[in-house]
Amino acid sequence: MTPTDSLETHRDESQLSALIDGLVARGWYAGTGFIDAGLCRELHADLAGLRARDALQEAAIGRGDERTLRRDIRGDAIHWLDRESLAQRRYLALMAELQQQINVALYLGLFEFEAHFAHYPPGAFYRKHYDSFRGRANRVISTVLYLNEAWPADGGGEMALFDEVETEREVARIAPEAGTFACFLSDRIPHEVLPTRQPRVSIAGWFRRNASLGGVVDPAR
Ligand SMILES: O=C(O)CCC(=O)C(=O)O
Ligand SMILES: [Fe+2]
Repeated sequence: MTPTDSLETHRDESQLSALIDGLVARGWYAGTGFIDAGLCRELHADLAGLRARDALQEAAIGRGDERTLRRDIRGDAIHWLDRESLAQRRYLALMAELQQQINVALYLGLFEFEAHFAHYPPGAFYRKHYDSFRGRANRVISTVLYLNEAWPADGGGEMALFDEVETEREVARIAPEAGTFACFLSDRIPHEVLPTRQPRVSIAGWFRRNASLGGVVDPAR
């Protein structure tokens, strides 16, 4: 039986406490080797298959009636994870486990996880933004798993994270190397994808809480 035949997951306890501590102390965490290399390769192959079948769509910004394509803000193409492959199911099982662990540690009441593959062609970027807005914070924690093996030092495409209070101060610059996993508070941490020089692939995901405002339940996505 190969490791991928099982949905079983084993995570290092010290990585989990580093993640929880990072979220509490500064609102973000980034670590390498959080997701095993074999699963990263399978997810990468899955995304390559989706691209070959033309199953990615240009990413929009805003939601509902306000959705628009803005290449000057965001240049990736995406495909929402839909459990169609074993690799996707394994990744979603890991995130479900992480959701449970974060809820136990931080009482955040996270109740679901949504995620999409993202492909940034050379030259693409995603301007500085928040993933949700205070008071409308149905996205509570943002996650990114990178899938690019042997990312070169001059490849660009890093994710820059900014301080929660001094929002112009960059606090981390994370290379999109396969196996690197980052997470941060969606309504607190401004972040940006710097222009990439190489095709750049990742899975962006969000742990959500059901936020209702004026009786209107916030829809997913
Ligand atoms: O890919 C990344 O590094 C971050 C992507 C991002 O900020 C987003 O999709 O909202
Ligand atoms: Fe984002």
